[in-house]
Amino acid sequence: YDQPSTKKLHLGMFEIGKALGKGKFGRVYLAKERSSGFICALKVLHKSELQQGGVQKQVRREIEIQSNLRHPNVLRLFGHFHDSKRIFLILEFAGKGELYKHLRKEHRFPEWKAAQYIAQMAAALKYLHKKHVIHRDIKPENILMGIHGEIKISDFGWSVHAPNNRRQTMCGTLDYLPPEMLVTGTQENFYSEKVDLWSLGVLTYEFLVGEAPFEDTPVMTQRRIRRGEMTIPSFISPEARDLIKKLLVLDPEKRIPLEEVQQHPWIIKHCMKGE
Ligand SMILES: Cn1ncc2ncnc(NCCc3cnc(NC(=O)Nc4cccc(C(F)(F)F)c4)s3)c21
Repeated sequence: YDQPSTKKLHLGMFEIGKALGKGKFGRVYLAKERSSGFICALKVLHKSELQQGGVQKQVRREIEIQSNLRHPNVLRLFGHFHDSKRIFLILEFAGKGELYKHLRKEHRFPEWKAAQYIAQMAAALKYLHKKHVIHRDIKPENILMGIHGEIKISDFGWSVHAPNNRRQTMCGTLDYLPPEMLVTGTQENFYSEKVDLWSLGVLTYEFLVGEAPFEDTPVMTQRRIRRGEMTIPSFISPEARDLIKKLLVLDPEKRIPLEEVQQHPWIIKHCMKGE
């Protein structure tokens, strides 16, 4: 597939199909680029809402960061354009939609499936971190699935270049926040790519258990995250338990690196090539 011609992108170039979902800041539609027949997903963002949310610069950063990313487990952002009221993101279409819907339907994933997803996430995060990009918002809602069941990290609206001590008011669930990002007094806390390792641990737990490890009321969730207070159910295999405990470590420097995640016995056991 070659890039759409460099001539000016505009809405008329696309035939708009069904709505694929709606986020906090706009809807996403299936779309076909008329001249090439290329199928994509078109996310429509209303400038007024972005202004109200004070997030315009984040969208610009997302476009800048994601346009340079090429990895099978990272959703492509092919381009963008805008009219007087809206910004349009031209995204790769993920044929099997949102991973969290599959997770909710199945309640939890069998260990072989969870391990394959975590292996793909580790490969994607390794790629991002090599480019000094921290995603910062790894959670089931931000993971999509391609037609072959491969997973794709998406929505880089909260991603930044490392290292970064910018504190953003995070909206949405606290479940995935690492302790170092929770407001801890006044000292300026720098955080690094290691925040994505914590979230990978939370994701592994949620894939296997069907709920997040620190899920509770907002106040209690923050307290349990800060103290690393979680229990791993007995039906979780010792290998999976070992990986979760090596990722959900309060001290960011002590979380196991992505290379070790990829070589972990739980991953190796379920992801032998050709299995
Ligand atoms: C549901 N679905 N099913 C199939 C499918 N295929 C592709 N895409 C889908 N959905 C869209 C997934 C997204 C990818 N990138 C996004 N980016 C974003 O939404 N950015 C963004 C917006 C507003 C505000 C901010 C900010 F600044 F506040 F952070 C950032 S959303 C699909």
